[in-house]
Amino acid sequence: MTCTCSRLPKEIPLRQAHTVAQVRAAEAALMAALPDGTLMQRAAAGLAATCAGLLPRVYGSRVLVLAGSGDNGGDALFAAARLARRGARAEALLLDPAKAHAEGLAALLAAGGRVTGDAGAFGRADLVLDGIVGIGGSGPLRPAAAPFATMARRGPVVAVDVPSGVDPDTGEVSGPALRADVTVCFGTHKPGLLIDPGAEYAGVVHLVGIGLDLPPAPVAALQHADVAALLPVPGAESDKYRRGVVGVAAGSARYPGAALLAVAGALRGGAGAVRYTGHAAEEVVRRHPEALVTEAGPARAGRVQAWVVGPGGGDGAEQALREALDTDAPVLADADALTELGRLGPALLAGRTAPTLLTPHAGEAARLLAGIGEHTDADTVAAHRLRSARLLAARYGATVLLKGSTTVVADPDGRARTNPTGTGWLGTAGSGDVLAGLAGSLLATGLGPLDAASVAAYLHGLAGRHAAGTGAPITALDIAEALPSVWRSLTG
Ligand SMILES: NC(=O)C1=CN([C@@H]2O[C@H](COP(=O)(O)OP(=O)(O)OC[C@H]3O[C@@H](n4cnc5c(N)ncnc54)[C@H](O)[C@@H]3O)[C@@H](O)[C@H]2O)[C@@H](O)CC1
Ligand SMILES: Nc1ncnc2c1ncn2[C@@H]1O[C@H](COP(=O)(O)OP(=O)(O)O)[C@@H](O)[C@H]1O
Ligand SMILES: [K+]
Repeated sequence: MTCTCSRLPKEIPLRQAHTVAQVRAAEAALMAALPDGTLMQRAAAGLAATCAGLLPRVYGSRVLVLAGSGDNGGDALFAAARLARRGARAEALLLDPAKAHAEGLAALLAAGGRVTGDAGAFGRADLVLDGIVGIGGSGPLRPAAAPFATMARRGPVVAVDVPSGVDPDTGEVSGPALRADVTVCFGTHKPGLLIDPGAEYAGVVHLVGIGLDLPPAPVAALQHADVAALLPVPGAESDKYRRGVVGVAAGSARYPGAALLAVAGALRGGAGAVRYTGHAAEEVVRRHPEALVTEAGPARAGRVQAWVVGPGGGDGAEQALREALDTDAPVLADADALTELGRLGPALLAGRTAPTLLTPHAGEAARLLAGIGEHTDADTVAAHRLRSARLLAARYGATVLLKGSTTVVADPDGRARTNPTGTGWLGTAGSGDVLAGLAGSLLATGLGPLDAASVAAYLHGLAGRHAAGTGAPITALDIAEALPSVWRSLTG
């Protein structure tokens, strides 16, 4: 029996991210119950402590605050005041002097800090605090701050709550933005800190609790312990059928390699057996003697607990997809099966009772979007990852794993996960085929599609890192072969 719910234990802390609207609501509720300024002091104290840890010594260090006109600037000014009281030479560059945060500025001046109008202070500072804009920001840096985006720096830039110029809710960057070495965020992560391109601008993210009472997070990133808790482990009564059988309909005369790679991933994803159907049966069994092979197609291949359809599928992809979708098993559609689905549109999935998981890269996602009348291209999808994945999930009624620099998984119920383990070394031919087999195998063990997809992305990313070691090109098969040691690192 396949469970579509999440098996994630409630007590395990995911890395959670909340929207600006949720943070604002939680802040308002808490502020109403606390003396004025308490939250800002909590934020400033955490921020100052992180900055102090980044400086070889606080006394005598040059700290520059880039202060915008809102409370984000206030946090930065109060933090700089704390550092000034410990002997730092703190200066503030006010981007809109008439609207600078009055109490924060007064605190800085009282602590011995000063105001500067010299933009050259940026390049001389041992540490820069980016308090230009936080969750109140929209769009790229305005002209007064834009030059700092490309200016040479000497010390680390610490973003206050969010790197300025990054959209907090989506991670989208539509113009100049200030790249941070460290981001100190307050109360919760913001989705934009977990999703590229925003994640790349955020650097190392450090969370400072300020006591917010928040609703369930719409976006989360699984951590090591979360994944360990989700991994299917065979019990004493398990046998290969009870562990789940995953069917792989992949490969064609033209692309037999994709079949081998999808099966390689599927064999290491927790299912007890892999049933392969397609034109590469001979090659598959030669390379993977443990696979059960047939050329019959999903309709007549025998019972499985999940189907993987599409890698290297060639001309047979549409037929295989239709047959798999006609079963009552969960179906993962990848590669050529996605091209067919984009051509035929979401109607093809209507009436399914079991979950469907789609695993497009940005180009395939653009084709799926065309299937719902949204004409776009791969670059646009990559720049709007969360929005694209969510739109596809909602319109196809399927879980969508959008691959790329930050892999995003979106569920049709609105929840989303981002994967923290990715590495550019994964961008190697056939890597996606391994991922498809792996995710399908996890589906066959009974994980719901959101968990199966996010655990697969996590394992796949770690396997890529493991295979690449200190840094070396890897093959897709290397990724598959690193999976057992990655499992051991999680279960040990
Ligand atoms: N309200 C509170 O008690 C707390 C607020 N906190 C801080 O307050 C921040 C939010 O403060 P605000 O709501 O005042 O908003 P912000 O300080 O984020 O920004 C608001 C101001 O920036 C301007 N702005 C918007 N987009 C811009 C852009 N692209 N370039 C330049 N300027 C731009 C707006 O015109 C507005 O005046 C959080 O990110 C956090 O740092 C924290 O101190 C926690 C407690
Ligand atoms: N820059 C990157 N950072 C992290 N992961 C990446 C990056 N580029 C590619 N990947 C990952 O590599 C895999 C490539 O899959 P895919 O695009 O389907 O390639 P193929 O069709 O050759 O198998 C995906 O899991 C994707 O998320
Ligand atoms: K900021």
